[in-house]
Amino acid sequence: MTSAVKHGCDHVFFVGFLGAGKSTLARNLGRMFHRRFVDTDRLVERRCGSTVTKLFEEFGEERFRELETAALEGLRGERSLLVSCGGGIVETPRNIELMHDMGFCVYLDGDLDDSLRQIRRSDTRPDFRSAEHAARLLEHRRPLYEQAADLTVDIRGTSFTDVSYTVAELLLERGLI
Ligand SMILES: Nc1ncnc2c1ncn2[C@@H]1O[C@H](COP(=O)(O)OP(=O)(O)OP(=O)(O)O)[C@@H](O)[C@H]1O
Ligand SMILES: O=C(O)C1=C[C@@H](O)[C@@H](O)[C@H](O)C1
Ligand SMILES: [Mg+2]
Repeated sequence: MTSAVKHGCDHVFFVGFLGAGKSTLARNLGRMFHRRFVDTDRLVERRCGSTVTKLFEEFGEERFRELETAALEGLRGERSLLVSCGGGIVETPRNIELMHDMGFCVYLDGDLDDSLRQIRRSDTRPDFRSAEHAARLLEHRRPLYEQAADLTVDIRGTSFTDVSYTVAELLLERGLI
């Protein structure tokens, strides 16, 4: 048990803009340290038996955000998870509180162009409309990611593999993994 354990929870949350590499990082660290990893978008999909895209289309973003918060709440009973979060998780102030309450939050602070390149093959993303919209969204979200972050990692110009090793080291140093 480390001093970072809060309310019996010791999860590590990864936040950042779309395509930053949150899911890849959680998966890589999970394999390296034999820790379970989950993704909030997949948790919502599993709970609802639907896809994020369909949920946005059928019920709108507001309902999706409620479901996202419910999925986060659902992690209270679990231990030691690596959690990759939906890119918009910080839009809901309660989610920032929940992450602080349940563990440690890492912000992957990346370059917008890298994000856009990394998602270019995804054609079903309700969060992506245009490069201009993405730039505005990142400007709006950066302070929210910073508010959520216990640790900010500058991932500009860094390969997915190097990000995994860097973050592994930073978490090990803090006794969080
Ligand atoms: N090792 C890698 N080398 C190059 N590209 C990769 C690598 N791993 C992932 N990618 C690409 O980068 C994209 C984004 O990575 P990832 O899904 O981990 O980001 P994310 O932050 O979880 O994105 P999302 O906003 O979709 O949840 C992947 O869809 C994939 O196309
Ligand atoms: O950035 C966002 O607003 C989103 C990101 C995705 O992970 C999904 O959570 C959904 O498409 C919304
Ligand atoms: Mg992801």
